[in-house]
Amino acid sequence: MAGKHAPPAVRPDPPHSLRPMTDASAPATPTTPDASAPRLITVGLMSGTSLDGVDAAILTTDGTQIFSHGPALTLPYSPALRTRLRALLDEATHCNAQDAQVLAAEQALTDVHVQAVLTLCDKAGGITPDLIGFHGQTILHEPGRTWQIGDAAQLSAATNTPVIHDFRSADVLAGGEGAPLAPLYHAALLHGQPAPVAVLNIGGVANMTLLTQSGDVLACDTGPGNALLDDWTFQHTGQRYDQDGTLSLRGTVNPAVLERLLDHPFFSRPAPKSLDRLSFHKGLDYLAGLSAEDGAATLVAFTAETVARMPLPAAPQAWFVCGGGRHNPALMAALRQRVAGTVQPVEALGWDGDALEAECFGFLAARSLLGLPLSLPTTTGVPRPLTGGGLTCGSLAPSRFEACARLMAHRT
Ligand SMILES: Nc1ncnc2c1ncn2[C@@H]1O[C@H](COP(=O)(O)OP(=O)(O)OP(=O)(O)O)[C@@H](O)[C@H]1O
Ligand SMILES: CC(=O)N[C@H]1[C@@H]2OC[C@@H](O2)[C@@H](O)[C@@H]1O[C@H](C)C(=O)O
Repeated sequence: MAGKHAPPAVRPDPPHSLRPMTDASAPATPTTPDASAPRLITVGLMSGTSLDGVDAAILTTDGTQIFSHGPALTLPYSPALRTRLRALLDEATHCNAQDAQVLAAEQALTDVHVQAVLTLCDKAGGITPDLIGFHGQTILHEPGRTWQIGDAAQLSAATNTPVIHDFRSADVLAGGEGAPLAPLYHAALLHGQPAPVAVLNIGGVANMTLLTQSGDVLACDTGPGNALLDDWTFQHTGQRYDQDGTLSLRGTVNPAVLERLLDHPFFSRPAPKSLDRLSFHKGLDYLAGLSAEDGAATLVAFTAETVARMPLPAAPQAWFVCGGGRHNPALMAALRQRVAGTVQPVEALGWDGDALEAECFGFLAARSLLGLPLSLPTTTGVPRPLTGGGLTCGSLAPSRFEACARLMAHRT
């Protein structure tokens, strides 16, 4: 969690199943505006499972409507930080928050986030945001536990801005998966689009949101995104990822290996469900003996096939794809072959597919400040719509603290 020394959240019970929302008291989509809600200039920060760097984006929102978005930027991790975080992912189950290696990674990570906020605010003309949404770096996510590192108090002090962090713990503690959290942002963006319609995020892990004709928001992680392909590409070429699909486009899918990869218990579990970056890692062993190209083509097919095989109550007539995977033509072609409905990058709707997750955490920060739900039974399996996130603002200058107190008065 993005708060220093906080232990990983522990979830008491296992999950639920994919179903439309039946609780009429719970709003299915976050699209009913509250005229008295303040318009907040937020900075959202997301460092995803690909370990490529920090995405930062400005979003003006009242937690329901999106008034404007951009600019945005990505601050890449240094190779040293990437290596340190990658090692931490492998060891996180045996670590606690005070271990020297965790604290060292957390400090380096916080420094990058501070730099990202300051650079972005400068790029936006020297603005001072009302609020920062700081996701932190996930180093562990498994049933009952989720752990994001990053020092929210330090970020708040360095930017003189209130910070919302630790977005996933409340959901996990209430019995939810803690992920995905992007669906309410996807739903807000999709407002007015012909349904059923889906947003598919292909990052290290892939997740989707389905907005149905009746306005229900259904979501889950679908399976691997790019993480396995990144690792395979690195092993075989020394490149961090299969840029523009050059490797996978030259390969042939191995159907036997693909079926073996698909024979993973995650795919027979009902949704909502979520994944860790390393959930399918052992699958790389099944590719032993394949050429670099055929292995890459098979992993692309694995990602696309798991999306296509998701049991959905209604087939989306359009899929809008965000995250780095949409830059891979092999992956986009594999999706188009397998799903009914059109498949387009989210830029077709005028959205920024590289900044979307960062924007999401600005949106969720505003919702957290206002006490609005971040997750629903149909998105994480949480028993009821639930808010979450922690507010850190203790070291703000007095004038900023007063502004923050005024905002808190809007909390429902
Ligand atoms: N030009 C490209 N060609 C092919 N793949 C690309 C390209 N650009 C980015 N990618 C892929 O996108 C990945 C980064 O995606 P993204 O930034 O969405 O991940 P993330 O935000 O870390 O993940 P998550 O959504 O799981 O948190 C890279 O690791 C790479 O696999
Ligand atoms: C635990 C965690 O960090 N999960 C990420 C990851 O990356 C993609 C997928 O797995 C998604 O579940 C989630 O991120 C997005 C932003 C989410 O919560 O919607």
